[in-house]
Formats: sequence, C-alpha cells, structure tokens
Amino acid sequence: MTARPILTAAEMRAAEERAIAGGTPVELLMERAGFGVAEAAWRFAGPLKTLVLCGPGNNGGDGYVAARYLAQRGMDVRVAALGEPKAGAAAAARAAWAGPVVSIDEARPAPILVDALFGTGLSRGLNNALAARLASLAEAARIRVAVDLPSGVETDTGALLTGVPRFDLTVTFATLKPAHLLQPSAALCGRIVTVDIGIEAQAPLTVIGRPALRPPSPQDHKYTRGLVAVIGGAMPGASELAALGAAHAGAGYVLLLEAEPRFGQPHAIVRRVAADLAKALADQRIGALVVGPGLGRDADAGKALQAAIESGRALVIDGDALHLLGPRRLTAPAILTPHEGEFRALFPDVKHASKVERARAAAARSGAVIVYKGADTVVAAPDRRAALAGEASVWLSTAGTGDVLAGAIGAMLARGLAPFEAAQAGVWLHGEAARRAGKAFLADDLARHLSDCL
Ligand SMILES: NC(=O)C1=CN([C@@H]2O[C@H](COP(=O)(O)OP(=O)(O)OC[C@H]3O[C@@H](n4cnc5c(N)ncnc54)[C@H](O)[C@@H]3O)[C@@H](O)[C@H]2O)[C@@H](O)CC1
Ligand SMILES: [K+]
Repeated sequence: MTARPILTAAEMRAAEERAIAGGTPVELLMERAGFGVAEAAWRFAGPLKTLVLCGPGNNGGDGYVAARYLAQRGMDVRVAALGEPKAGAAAAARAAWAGPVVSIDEARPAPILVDALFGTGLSRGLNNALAARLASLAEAARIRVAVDLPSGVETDTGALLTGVPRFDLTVTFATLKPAHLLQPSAALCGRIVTVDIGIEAQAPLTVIGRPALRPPSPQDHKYTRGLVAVIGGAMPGASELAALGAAHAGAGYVLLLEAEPRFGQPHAIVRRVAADLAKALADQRIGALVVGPGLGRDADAGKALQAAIESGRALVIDGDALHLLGPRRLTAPAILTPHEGEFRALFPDVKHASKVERARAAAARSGAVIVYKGADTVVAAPDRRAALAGEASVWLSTAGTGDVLAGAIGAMLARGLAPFEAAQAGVWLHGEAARRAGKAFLADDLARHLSDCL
C-alpha cells in the first residue's frame, strides 16, 4: 500500500495549479470541494438548520457552493459573510448563491455551523472580534463543520494563530495537510473527511500507515526473525519493558545485557551479565541494539553508550542515552526517539516553528532517523523524508510506554527493515496496541497488545 501524502499550503497550491494547467478549471475544483462539504455535512449531521460563514477567499467560495447544495437538499441554510469575494471562482460561487447574505455580526446561530472563513490561505490570526464571534456561534451550534481547516489554524505547523473552537467534522480536499495531524490543531478538527476533487497529490511527508510485515515463513528461525539486544542499566524496569516490547513485536530472540545477575519474567527473554560489553556486542547475530531505557546517566552509562556506538550495530537510542549522546553524528544506522524535553536538550538550536521541520533538521544534523514523540509523533530521515502518525491514544502518556516503543522499533530493525521504515512500523504498532489496550493501561499491558497488531 502506498503511503498517503500530506501537503503543505504551498504544495497544495502547486498541485491545484498543475490541475488547472492540465485542463480542470478552478471553478470545477471549487464546485467539487463545496459539493463534498455539503454531502459530508449532511451525512454527518442530518437535516438541521445550517449557518455557513464565508470568508473573502476560496475557502469562502467553497462555503457558498456548499450552501447551494445543502439548500438543494431542502435544508434551511443561511449564509453570513466577511465581505464580498473580489474576483475569480469565489466571486462566481457567491453569485451562484441565490439566498440572502448577512454580515457575520448579524448572523443568528444555527444547530449546524459551517466555518468557511479561512483555509490554507490564512496568513495571520483572526482579529479579536471575529475570533470571538466564531467562538460564540460555534458554542451555540450543536455540530461544527470546518471547511478544509478550522479558521485560525496555521496549515503547515498546526499552530493556533488565535483561539479556535473545537470542531466535530473537518472536510478537507485531495489529501491531508500537516495541521490535521499536528498538535494543537489536530485535536480541534474532529473527524476528518477527505474529498477527492481531482487533484494529484505527492509529497515527501506521508501518513504513517499499517506496515506490511510478512509473517514468519517455515524456513525462518529465531535468528532470521531478528535478535534484539537491550543494554540494561540503573533502572532495570525500563530495559525490561524495552525487551518485552521487542519480544511482543515479533523479535526471534531478545537478549538483555545487564550489569549484575538477576532473574525475571518472562523467561523467554535471555538475561546475560556482560562484563565485557564490547565483546558481547561483537556478536554478528545482533540485528538491533536498544540503548537508553533505564540506562542511567553516570560514567558507566556513558561507557555503555560508547560501546554501543562503537559496535557498529543498528541502534535505537532512547531515554537516558539521548542525554548522554551530545551533538555527535552517527555513522551506523540509528534511530533516536526523543520526546519534547529530550529533543530540546539534544538539539537546543533547532527552533523551526513546524515540528516536522524540527525533526528533519535534527535528522540531517545527527545522521539518524528521528522519532520525535508526542501526541503527534513525527518520524524524519536525514534525506528529508518524513511521516506523521495518526491521532494517538491519550492514555499513552504514562511511564514506560516509551521504553516499549524503543523495543518495538528494535524488533523492526532486527527483522531487516531500513531505519526510516522500522521507525514508522514501530510507531504504528505502538499506537495501534495503545488503542487496543484501552484506558489506564500499564506499559506491560501495552507491550502484550503489540502481538495482536502484527
Ligand atoms: N488549493 C486548492 O486546490 C483548492 C482550494 N480550495 C479552497 O481554497 C482555500 C484556499 O483559498 P485562498 O488561498 O483563497 O485562501 P483562504 O480562503 O484561506 O483565505 C485567503 C483570504 O483571506 C485573507 N486573509 C488571510 N488571513 C486573514 C486574516 N487573518 N484575517 C482576514 N483576512 C485574512 C487573504 O488576504 C485572502 O484574501 C482552501 O483552504 C480551500 O478551502 C478549494 O476551492 C478547492 C481547490
Ligand atoms: K475554514
């Protein structure tokens, strides 16, 4: 399955221009967009009184078209506008709306609110009076529908340029935009429907989808399925969780290298005291090495990280190891998995407004694939390929889930996936396992749910 592209505002404009140059008039694109909004709103909300707010640009144009189709369905539709569209397709769409148009100030609330004020053309925040008006009309509505994006959201970064109400449905065109998946805007979009308007979309940013993982074949044995080694340290629970994550993500063999002898569950995880770590890591069968969960930050931890890097094994570097890593460039295949705090500590001068661009800059700098964790996890490769995870379970914000992710990614590396694909596969499995684990789960339970997602 090919990955779904995510287009920035500029890429969407360029794709639109290509479609127009290819013979599809902009009026037709807008007609399809507005029709799609009307259909989606009608299916979602049913025949309730509707207020459509139309802005001065093409987002507003979509709003006039949607109003016309909703009225054709027999719905009671009112339109309130923020000035008249000056020219082009939006002006034509305005002219084709036969009903009255009042000013936003005069608009009376309705059970369905359609926000067609601004979309990808938003260049600054809404003025305070308009933002307040949008908020109060949204508050008074039963169902809120955003056209393309909630007005006030910055397309490429997901930032809220002004206060933005929470929507129940967002109807977008051709393909997703970063703000549909990045926080804080993603949480305000509600359900997202993508309408095909006849635009070809391709982009270096994609949605993380279900990985194509073949099941073991009769010829496979534990080493061909992948040996994941986890370096233990000061907090054994964390490395245990990483090992558990690797095992439940399908690794054939999980080896926990510890500083002192300990017995633990499950027995299937092989525990070994590695007095000479460099020697233990020389084992050619190790397909991936996870270092960082529970490692500690003392001199011994530093030495363990150094041995891991010098081993030349494919690495997953997480937790404490990210604090010890510093600004070095990695040469072996490596995946770094920082959350926000770790990212800032590791890349203090990477300050781009977009999380996607920050992840790309960090990947280029470190030579590693970056898994920039959070409610909107971004995976980025040094060559600028990047991918965004779909909405994650809010219950993932609990201790130990990051350790499980590091282990799951290790399993994907060890089974032979390239780092960019391994990172995405691990993130997807982890997100899906969290959905299956329900509420208030323990990280241990999360690891067990990975098995069901393979
Ligand atoms: N790109 C495409 O392929 C298509 C785009 N369509 C629609 O067109 C939208 C983009 O249209 P536009 O580029 O006209 O942009 P918008 O309609 O999003 O807004 C642009 C207009 O608002 C003004 N503006 C921007 N920020 C403002 C603010 N804070 N306060 C007041 N005015 C502000 C701009 O000067 C401009 O006049 C998309 O979101 C989508 O809804 C659809 O019609 C279908 C095809
Ligand atoms: K909008």
